[in-house]
Parts: sequence; structure tokens; C-alpha cells
Amino acid sequence: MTDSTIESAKRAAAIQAVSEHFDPSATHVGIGSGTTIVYVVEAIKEASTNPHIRFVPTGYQSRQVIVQAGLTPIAFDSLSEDVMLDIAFDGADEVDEELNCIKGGGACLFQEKLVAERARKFVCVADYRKNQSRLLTNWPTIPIEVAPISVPTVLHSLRALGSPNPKLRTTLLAKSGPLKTDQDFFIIDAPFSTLLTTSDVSSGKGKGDGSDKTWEVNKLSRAIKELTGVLEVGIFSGLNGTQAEALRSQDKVNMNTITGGQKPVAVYFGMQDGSVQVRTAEAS
Ligand SMILES: O=C[C@H](O)[C@H](O)[C@H](O)COP(=O)(O)O
Repeated sequence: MTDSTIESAKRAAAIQAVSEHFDPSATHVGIGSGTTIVYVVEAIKEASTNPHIRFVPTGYQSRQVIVQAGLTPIAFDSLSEDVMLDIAFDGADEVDEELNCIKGGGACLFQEKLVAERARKFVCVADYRKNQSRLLTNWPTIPIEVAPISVPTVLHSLRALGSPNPKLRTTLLAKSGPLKTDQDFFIIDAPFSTLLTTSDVSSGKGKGDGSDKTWEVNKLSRAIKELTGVLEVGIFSGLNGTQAEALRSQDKVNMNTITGGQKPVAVYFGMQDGSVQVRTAEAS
């Protein structure tokens, strides 16, 4: 596989995702982070002449991409409480067959989760390397954003949860040291055994509660999030925006629905042969 095959795959997936989900009459659109989102913004720029759309970035790089495309950014915390984003687009590091995602490979995950949960529809765009049936198949670790002072404690707790060798992520620069996120926090990358899906647990393939060091996606996400010092976990799981909205409209508000959905309603994978494979919530 060449770099140009991967880049063409990302571009093809972005073009199709935007043509099938971007509505030029939208008012608020979330824009994720990473290398794939650049192609999404290019495709949106092509498709839209509406100057009234406000684009909500998920961090510094994301805001730069919006501004460089000549689009208008608006800070997440300047949105009034009742405003939902019409849609959010983002990349992913790995996606399983139930559309659970690992994100944070580029150190953005906290703002990405805020934006995904605020969107009526969250759509992911990725290349073929990210397309797996279970999480932690090809992508090796769960990225976790933590308060700097908590690093030793969180590393210790992650080992207790079954992660063999969690590591503080460092910069690749000559001046070495921990990598800082947009919140000035640190990232820990924690490996675990390949994660079970909810259907694996319901069909008796394992308990997924970590008792034998094997975890189901949602259970692991919750267990890590509960550790003091953890700001956010790079697992996007649970409900998608459509499911969360349906429950909210029936007044079935609980801890899973009050914050909105984290999972995408659709993932577009650019393939090696130039085609695009689409995985949707209905099919999962
Ligand atoms: O931290 C970065 C984000 O979660 C990205 O969306 C993710 O890492 C995918 O990035 P890329 O599109 O560069 O593969």
C-alpha cells in the first residue's frame, strides 16, 4: 500500500460522505480533527455557497482547516444551550462492526466527543485500514486524556484493569517530553485485548467485565472514565445521535441519552481499489 493509495481512499470516502450527508441549508456543522477531515472540508467547500453556516471545530488544527478553507468557525462554548449541530463529520482510528470507534490517535478526543454528542447526526470518514470487525485489532491502544498530576495513578489503575503496558505519549520532537492536548492535558495510550461487542456478550462469547482481562467496549469505556484524573476516553460507543434523540423525544432521558449519542450513524471507508464501503447503523 502506498501513501497515495491511502490519501486517495480518504478523499473518495470524504467526497461520498459529504455528497450523501451534507445539507447546504444546514446552520451548524461540526468538524473533527486529523488528516481525513481535510478532505471533508474540501468537499464541503465545493458543495456549499451558503455563507451562513457556522462550523464548530474540535481543536486548534480543526479550526485552522476551517479558516484556511475560507469557512466561518464558531467556538463550541459560544453555542447557546438549545442549539444542536445539524451534523458533525470526523475521522476515526478504528471502527468495529457495531460502529464503535477508537479516536484520539492525533491527541484530539475530548472536544471531538463534545461535538459528536451535540450533533443530530455524526458521520465518520476513514480509510480501509480502520475498517475492522472488533476494536483493538489493527489499532493497538486506547487513547485516554488525563490531568498531568494524575499520570502515575491512572497508569497504575489501567494496569489493574488489565492493560499490560499503558504509556504516556511523548512528542516526536528533539525536545522530548509528554505531548500536550488542546486542554494542556496529557495522553496515555493503553493496550488491551481485542474488545468484545455487545452482541458478543449477549451471544455468550464472554462476560466482557474485565474479570478475565477481556472487556466489552462500553464496559471498558465506563471503567476508564471512572478513574479520577481521566478527562475523556477515546472510545466512542453507546447510542448514536438518532437513537439518543428518539429516546429523548419519548422522555426516556437517562444517563445514556441526556448527553446525546457518541456513535456515528454511518462510516465511510475509502478502499484500496478506489471504491467506498459504507457501514450504517441500520446494518450494524
Ligand atoms: O485525535 C485525532 C482524531 O481522533 C482523528 O479523528 C483520528 O485520529 C483519525 O485521524 P486521521 O484522519 O488522521 O486518520
